[in-house]
Amino acid sequence: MHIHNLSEQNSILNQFIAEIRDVSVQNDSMRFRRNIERIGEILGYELSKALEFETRSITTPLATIMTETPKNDVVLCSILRAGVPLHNGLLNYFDKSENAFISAYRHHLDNPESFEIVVEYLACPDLTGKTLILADPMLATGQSLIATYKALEPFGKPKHVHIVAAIGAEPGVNYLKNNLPEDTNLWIAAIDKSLNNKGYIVPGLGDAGDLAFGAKLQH
Ligand SMILES: O=P(O)(O)OC[C@H]1O[C@H](OP(=O)(O)OP(=O)(O)O)[C@H](O)[C@@H]1O
Ligand SMILES: O=c1cc[nH]c(=O)[nH]1
Ligand SMILES: [Mg+2]
Repeated sequence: MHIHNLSEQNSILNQFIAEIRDVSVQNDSMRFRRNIERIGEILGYELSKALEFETRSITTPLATIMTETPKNDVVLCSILRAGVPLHNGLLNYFDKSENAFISAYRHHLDNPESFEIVVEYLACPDLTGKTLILADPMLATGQSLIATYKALEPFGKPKHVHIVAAIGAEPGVNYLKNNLPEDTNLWIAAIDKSLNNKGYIVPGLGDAGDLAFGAKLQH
């Protein structure tokens, strides 16, 4: 897997990551969602440099010019709920993309430390030969992303796979490395060291879905 860790170079992205982590800013859920969206825009811009381009002729009012533009073969897939603002950020730039949505949530078994990933909802176009971008702001254990990748297999084999995440943890990044094709690209804004015993990224930011959309009852 090719890891593009954008925190290796300082940029305005640091500001948005700092704000989503900061408890004194997290009470503003609109800012939280918008920051996740902005992170999606920036990661999308970086990712665009690795897309396939094709030459097109564009006619201006004065002449024609040959221009390189990305092939319109992107399918954006995000994981509900926390993936929604990241999806919107990517869609702001890949506005001609096809879209897929999947629900993957942690179902806690007998104690809060053990859980399985349950996939319930999946809407997806044909992926054959396309560029698949899988987006989820949090890459903790990596189980949700791998469960999603597997659930998408019946929809066709994409030509390229990109993963987009805001914050990851080293164990989750390693899990992806071991379970995805070698030519997969990961575009990520920060990689933290560890997970706690409930599978939360430390220092991380807490629960991204709740911060974006409010607390939910456990079921
Ligand atoms: O890498 P993992 O260990 O699988 O954890 C990451 C998952 O956890 C979060 O979703 P969550 O289950 O909290 O659902 P939510 O978006 O509805 O809050 C996050 O958005 C990922 O999907
Ligand atoms: O740290 C984490 C891990 C999973 N999901 C989150 O929202 N945060
Ligand atoms: Mg959550």
